[in-house]
Amino acid sequence: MLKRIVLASGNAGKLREFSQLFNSWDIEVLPQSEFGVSDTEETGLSFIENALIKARHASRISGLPALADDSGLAVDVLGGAPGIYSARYSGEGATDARNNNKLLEALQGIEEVRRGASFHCALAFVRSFDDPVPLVCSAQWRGHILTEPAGEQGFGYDPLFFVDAEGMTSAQMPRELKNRISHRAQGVVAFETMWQETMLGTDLAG
Ligand SMILES: O=P(O)(O)OP(=O)(O)OP(=O)(O)OC[C@H]1O[C@@H](n2cnc3c(O)ncnc32)[C@H](O)[C@@H]1O
Ligand SMILES: [Mg+2]
Repeated sequence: MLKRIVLASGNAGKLREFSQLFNSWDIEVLPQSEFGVSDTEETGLSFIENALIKARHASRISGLPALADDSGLAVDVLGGAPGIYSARYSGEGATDARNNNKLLEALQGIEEVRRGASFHCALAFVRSFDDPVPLVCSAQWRGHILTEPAGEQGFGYDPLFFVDAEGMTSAQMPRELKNRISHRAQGVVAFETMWQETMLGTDLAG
């Protein structure tokens, strides 16, 4: 039996990263667009709640198990903003460029030591839309926000997110490096551990 799960995301940057993150997995992970799943309203108040909403929605429409990622950037001095609103920070018709500009404006005049921030990633997996025991995990990645963008890789806030341990922004990292250390990479490692502990021997995991 072919083991397939739906990846409940419409974000091209995330989908690209997941295709690399899951490429050694023996389960086929297919984007929700292949099943006609469109975005749903993210009405939760936490990354975890939104990840669950997206996973349940994709599973309901596709009839398959689904995995969702809800992620975002939390800036210390902004009280954790934009947080769960990262994708819509600059309002209606938000783009990565407008979100980044709004963030730079919000941090204008703030010195480097006070520009600490974390990327958060919550992953939620459901076997069916009404799964009462979803697999849920989350991870964080620490950095600080630059005063101007640097780097062309990645997506979203990557050009402003400077990782001190690497001496570069996540948009300056080769794809393979970001995919080894990012919030999403750490989340996937945690998820795979949970998967092995709970799913092995079930129909889905073989
Ligand atoms: O909900 P889906 O369909 O997955 O796509 P989305 O872009 O709306 O995704 P989120 O709701 O999880 O919002 C996450 C936002 O946080 C930012 N973000 C998350 N992970 C990031 C990363 O690895 N690098 C840069 N920005 C990231 C980026 O702006 C995303 O749009
Ligand atoms: Mg979203």
